[in-house]
Amino acid sequence: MIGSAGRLIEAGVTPARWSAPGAALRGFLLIVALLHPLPVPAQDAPAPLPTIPIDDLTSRTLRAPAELQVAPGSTALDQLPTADFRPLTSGQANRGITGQDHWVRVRLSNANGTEPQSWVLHHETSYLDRLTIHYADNGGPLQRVSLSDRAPFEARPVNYRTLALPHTTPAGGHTDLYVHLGFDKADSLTLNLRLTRADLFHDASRRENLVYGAYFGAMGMFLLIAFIGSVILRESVYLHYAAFLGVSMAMWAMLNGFAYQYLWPDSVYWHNEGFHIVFLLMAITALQFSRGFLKTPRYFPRVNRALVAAQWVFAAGIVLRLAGVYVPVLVLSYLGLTQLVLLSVLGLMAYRRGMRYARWYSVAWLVYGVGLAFSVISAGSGFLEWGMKPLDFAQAGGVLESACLLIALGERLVGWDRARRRAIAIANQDPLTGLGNRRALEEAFDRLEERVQTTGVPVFLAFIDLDHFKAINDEHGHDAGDAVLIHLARILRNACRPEDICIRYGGEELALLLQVPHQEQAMEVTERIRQRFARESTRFEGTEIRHTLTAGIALALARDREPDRAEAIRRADRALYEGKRCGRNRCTAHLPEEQADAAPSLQGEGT
Ligand SMILES: Nc1nc2c(ncn2[C@@H]2O[C@H](COP(=O)(O)OP(=O)(O)OP(=O)(O)O)[C@@H](O)[C@H]2O)c(=O)[nH]1
Repeated sequence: MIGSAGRLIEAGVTPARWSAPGAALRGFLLIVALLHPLPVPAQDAPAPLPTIPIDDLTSRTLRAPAELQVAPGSTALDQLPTADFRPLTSGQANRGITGQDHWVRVRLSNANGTEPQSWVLHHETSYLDRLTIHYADNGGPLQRVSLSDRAPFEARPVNYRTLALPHTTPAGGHTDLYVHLGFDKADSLTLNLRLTRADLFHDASRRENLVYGAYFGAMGMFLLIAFIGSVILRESVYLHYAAFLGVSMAMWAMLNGFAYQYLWPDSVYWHNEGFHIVFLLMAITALQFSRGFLKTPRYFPRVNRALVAAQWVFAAGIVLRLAGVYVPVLVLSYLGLTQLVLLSVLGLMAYRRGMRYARWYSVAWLVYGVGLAFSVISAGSGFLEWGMKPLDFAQAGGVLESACLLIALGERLVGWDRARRRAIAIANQDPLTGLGNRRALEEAFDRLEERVQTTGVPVFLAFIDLDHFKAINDEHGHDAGDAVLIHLARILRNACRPEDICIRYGGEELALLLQVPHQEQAMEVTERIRQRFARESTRFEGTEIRHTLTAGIALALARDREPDRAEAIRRADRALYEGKRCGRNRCTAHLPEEQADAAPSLQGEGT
């Protein structure tokens, strides 16, 4: 190519001259055409270079009047003047997967500019094997700069994540550009050559770094949360999510060109060959995460088998790529990335099977799909300028998707916590009366112990036992006995404050934990219950069952930690026994030994 350009310059054929057809010849042909009715044969004369004024340049994508020529093979520079160039429209810009050579030509005119115009010509996507720019100022000899992402990063004239060339067009002059783009191996090519005023280019580059930095910051935070989750919860699904995030970040770092700029500037191999491997890794980790998250082996065994098979196919793709196979792996990797959208359907299926948290999972893949669709539509329709912008949509979709997946993981955890609490509540509940059981009493003691220490208000324990309950069972049947217990539980609940603890201690024995400043108040509550239970008989299958209860009350928790728990239970039990002994249907408070000796512990005698 250098040879062609050299020959061209030696022969004095500069691009400016190709664009200046002979006016005399044109005039002659016009006269012949007017005089002669026969059609004029096609001209081989070089077309004038299309011109874009750049004297008030900010930033623009090179489009028509810039022209494009697609060559089936390679076109030499000296063939360009007569080559078949067409306007480079947005619709023409996305070339799909191609191995063809592409030329773009244009004249940048600073004819009206009183100052030289410095600009940077850069390609929007980071993956481009060859970007050769031939340029000439004011019709001078053509210069050539070869940029390639197959060269080490430091060989670039500008420290920028994509291929870029800085240049200055003289005041009142112009620069002719012949840009040659292509891949050594076929890949998806976009013709987004962007021309930006030099000072704006550096500002834009700083802004881009901020935006992409925010992306990597957010993803890094998700990754950290996932990693901490995996350590704390010891659940592989968090690790798989972390792996998926890590691979996504690597993929976008590569697509954006940051990986080559900052991570592996010397590794030409990875910058070029790593793309499809990372695409496939992303598909593999996404499926691995999905299988664990939705428990597909258990709930969707057939789907699970398909997912495992897909993972193996993608893994085989990686091996093939490492072995040098290209096009089939390229297609497979694109297929893998686009098919991930289908995971939203799997999420929906899981949601319909009762996995509430699967809805966020489903939304996540839908968002991913929307980002992807945006890219594909803009690539195919010219609806948006193709280049990094649609890719940015896909990337934004990716970060939103990752956030949704994190929410899904959180919701799954909350669901588990709810289920765990429900299980604990069930384990602590008496199924007949709905009151807490003996386990709940132990927990209540623990809770109240703390409250007593902070508030200083003591807690009293009341043991409540039905009188002659055996007789009720014997006379009316066991179900009637159950109805009586349920009736008593309802009275207990109604008489107590929400913070009081009502327990079925066992059999026909119930317990209350009341945090009140004085024993008399505990007695009052228990006495109210006793009276009401004696007053309100239980109706069972048309029969009125009359009943009474006996209660024993003792101090259970005090700030000085006296008595201990077992002693408190013993004391309440002793008071209850005392009540039974004295004729039942009464509330009896436990009194300290010295008072007990002096006075009977009987209180609130039955009515
Ligand atoms: N229906 C019913 N009866 C129960 C339940 N749990 C224990 N019982 C009965 O409660 C009765 C308790 O009888 P006892 O311990 O002799 O006491 P009591 O008849 O109430 O006599 P005192 O306590 O001395 O007044 C037994 O017949 C048990 O079968 C239950 O869940 N439902």
